[in-house]
Amino acid sequence: MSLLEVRELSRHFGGLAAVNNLSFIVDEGEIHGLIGPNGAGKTTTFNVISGFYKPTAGEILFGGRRISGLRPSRIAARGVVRTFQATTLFQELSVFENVLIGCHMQSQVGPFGALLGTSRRAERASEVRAAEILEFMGLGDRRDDETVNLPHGHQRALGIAVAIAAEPKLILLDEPFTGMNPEETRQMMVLVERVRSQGVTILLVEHDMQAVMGLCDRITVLSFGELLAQGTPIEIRSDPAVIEAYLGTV
Ligand SMILES: Nc1ncnc2c1ncn2[C@@H]1O[C@H](COP(=O)(O)OP(=O)(O)OP(=O)(O)O)[C@@H](O)[C@H]1O
Repeated sequence: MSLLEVRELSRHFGGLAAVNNLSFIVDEGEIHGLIGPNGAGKTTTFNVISGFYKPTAGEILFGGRRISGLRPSRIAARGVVRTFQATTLFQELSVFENVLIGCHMQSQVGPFGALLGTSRRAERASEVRAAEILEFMGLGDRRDDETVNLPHGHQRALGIAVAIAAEPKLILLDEPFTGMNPEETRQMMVLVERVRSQGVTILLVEHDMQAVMGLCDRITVLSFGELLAQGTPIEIRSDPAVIEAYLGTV
């Protein structure tokens, strides 16, 4: 069943068509890759799906309802949460505090919460959930570390942990494997698969083809803002147009 539907999407910057008439579907429960050469329009597509940019034309449906044009916070509230290429963590806070902030933002207590005592209960529930998420992401023994001291691979895992705190139905992962050594890549692949096993659908922008081919059920390939190919990893790997436009260069 389709969860995300991108319909004839275009996003122009002045005279440049960063994304042009792009359509693709992400099914519920799948890991879907979005790949292509530098400048192909992957990040722009992410930015439109998550509401940071408005489409020039076309629309995006999530769970059958239109989300294009909504504010990022409204889209996140519907269950679409993204991570960023550059880390957006609070470096001076602990690993646990970063996830706790994410949990708090999810479980916002109304103005009467403090009076009714619900804020303390909500606080406790957030702490329990933050601890569970850290265990789930393999960061349990790092919970009190200052984030700035985490190795690169753990910082990336923490970025995903913060996204999970928002209780997403769909996570948009923006190049989570960048700068990783082979062991970190292997561990991150296990984590991404683990997130999916919890019923979270994943849309993955990534240049690491080992990770993309190993993880994705289906892949959408962009070139110059347009759809170049769509298919399973086996189909994409052997597609002459994809090899010429992209795979031959990575
Ligand atoms: N805010 C912007 N203003 C003007 N042009 C932009 C803007 N954002 C992206 N572009 C242009 O749109 C095109 C697509 O860029 P985009 O970042 O979406 O590509 P990408 O596939 O994510 O590339 P990469 O793999 O390098 O991250 C590029 O030509 C880029 O220069």
